[in-house]
Amino acid sequence: MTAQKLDGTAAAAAIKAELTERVAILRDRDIVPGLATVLVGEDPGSQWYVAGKHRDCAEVGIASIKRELPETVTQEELEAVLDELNANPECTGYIVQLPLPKHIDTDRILERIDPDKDADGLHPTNLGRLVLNANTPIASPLPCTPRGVIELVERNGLSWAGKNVVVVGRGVTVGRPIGPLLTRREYNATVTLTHTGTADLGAELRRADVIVAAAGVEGIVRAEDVKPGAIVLDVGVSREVDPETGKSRVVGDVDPAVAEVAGWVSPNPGGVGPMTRALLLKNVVEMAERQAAPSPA
Ligand SMILES: Nc1nc(=O)c2c([nH]1)NC[C@@H]1CN(c3ccc(C(=O)N[C@@H](CCC(=O)O)C(=O)O)cc3)C=[N+]21
Repeated sequence: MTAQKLDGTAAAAAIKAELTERVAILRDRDIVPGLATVLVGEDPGSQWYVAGKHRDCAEVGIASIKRELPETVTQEELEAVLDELNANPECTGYIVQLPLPKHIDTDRILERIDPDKDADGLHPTNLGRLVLNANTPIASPLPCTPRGVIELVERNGLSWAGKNVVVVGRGVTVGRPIGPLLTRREYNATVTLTHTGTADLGAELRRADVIVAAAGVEGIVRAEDVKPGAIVLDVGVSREVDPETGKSRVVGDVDPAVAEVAGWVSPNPGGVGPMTRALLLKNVVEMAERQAAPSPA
């Protein structure tokens, strides 16, 4: 048996087509959504991701704004850039590319972002609203990767309702926020959050209807630990240098042999990555729509 593919590139293209129409409607009203990116330092991976976000923006008609700062930027200088973007009406949403250099206090930076412009949905206020269920229907940005995982499954005709979901990894961008989202009534999943302290990861995985692998540990989900027919989402983005070609490539959290057991697998690359990018655009369009028509108090 070979698993069916959860094609993130195709689902992201469908989302982008929908967003292109919504951006056109906004532009007809002279409202131009604008995404800014703040990039610190010269890490080639980060530069590549940020460039991709600007390409995506161009595709759907979102304006893009770039702020590039040297590795040596101080906390105060970086905060001044955020203050400028918070006040800049052309910027409807922005992201600070992570990770930041060690001398920068990342938590303080993330708190400095105007929650209404937080395109990543990672501001404490927005994570708090997520837990409080204060944003259904969506009235504040939600984290992009959890949203991307959810849409990738739904756009393949699958439902979350009643599923036993096992999440691997307790990171702030995926593992931690996806539980509060998936347990909302609109999805109705039952979620187990596992991590490096979990006593028997294999036992947890073997009873999962859906596995969300977001640990950043190559091959942590093995074929023998996957229930036949399960849905497996590979969120991991470790990088590895291929010893033969010398080129760097993405290696996921899911062992390729899982495709022989699972019912559905998201490829990596081509699965959750493109969805994260598409949902970032969706956050920006939604923020621009809200900023254009503030909800009644
Ligand atoms: N503030 C912030 N927000 C982020 O969302 C954020 C971040 N910082 N720092 C780094 C991680 C990583 N991330 C990815 C997004 C898309 C792909 C993606 O589209 N990957 C493609 C290509 C992979 C490749 O070949 O390199 C794919 O999966 O098909 C990957 C990784 C967003 N991140």
